[in-house]
Amino acid sequence: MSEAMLKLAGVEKAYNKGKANEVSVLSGIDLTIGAGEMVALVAPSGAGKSTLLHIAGLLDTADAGVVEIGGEDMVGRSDRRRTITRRQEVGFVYQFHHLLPEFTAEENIVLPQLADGISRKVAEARAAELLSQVGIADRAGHRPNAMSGGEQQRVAFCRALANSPRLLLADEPTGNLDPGTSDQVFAALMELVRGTGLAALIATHNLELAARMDRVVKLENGRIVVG
Ligand SMILES: Nc1ncnc2c1ncn2[C@@H]1O[C@H](COP(=O)(O)OP(=O)(O)OP(=O)(O)O)[C@@H](O)[C@H]1O
Repeated sequence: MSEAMLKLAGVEKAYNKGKANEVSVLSGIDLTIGAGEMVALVAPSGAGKSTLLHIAGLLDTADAGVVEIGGEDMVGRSDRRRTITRRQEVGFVYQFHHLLPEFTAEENIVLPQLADGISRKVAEARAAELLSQVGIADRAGHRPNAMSGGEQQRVAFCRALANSPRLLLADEPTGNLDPGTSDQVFAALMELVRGTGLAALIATHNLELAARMDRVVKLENGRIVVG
């Protein structure tokens, strides 16, 4: 495999740990994703998919195990260090776009770049390039509520990739769209990811979409099994 961008080994997570209502969700997750690799994560509802994505994306911490991003051990790092790595290395896409409603498509892609110290000129050029790659350059000046669900989600992909992360984590990124739109939008996401060589872990219930990725893994009983 090429350079490991995400490595999880022996990752465990329980909620309400040590209490009577303890829920063990992850009980020894082993998963490595290389640069340029797209992996589908298939899991029954409630299996712990969001928990896994949050730990991989440094939004939550594991109770035990190894979490490495780009070869860097993230366990025990300070919140500040984890936030920096998350902002520089990880892009997130959710089922619902979470775009800022009062800003245009372009501004939604520009703002996270400005927050990272990128100049407005460079950020705008990057936004234009990304919007064009997903086929909606002509929607740059539209606010989210003036766009279709599929267009909104394309903008969310562009925003996730705006800071050129090396790891993309997506939680049902087309789960909110009708099947035809979902296929098209998913194809746009795959093309975008392929063009960058980043590592991607994409949770989906759609087995046809999952089969288009390089590898399918299943989350069952707190562990990863090969699809
Ligand atoms: N903060 C919490 N406190 C207690 N239990 C929790 C908490 N968050 C999640 N859980 C439980 O952990 C389990 C896994 O939750 P998670 O959200 O990771 O599942 P999921 O696979 O993403 O589900 P879905 O596909 O339905 O979104 C569920 O049983 C859930 O009820």
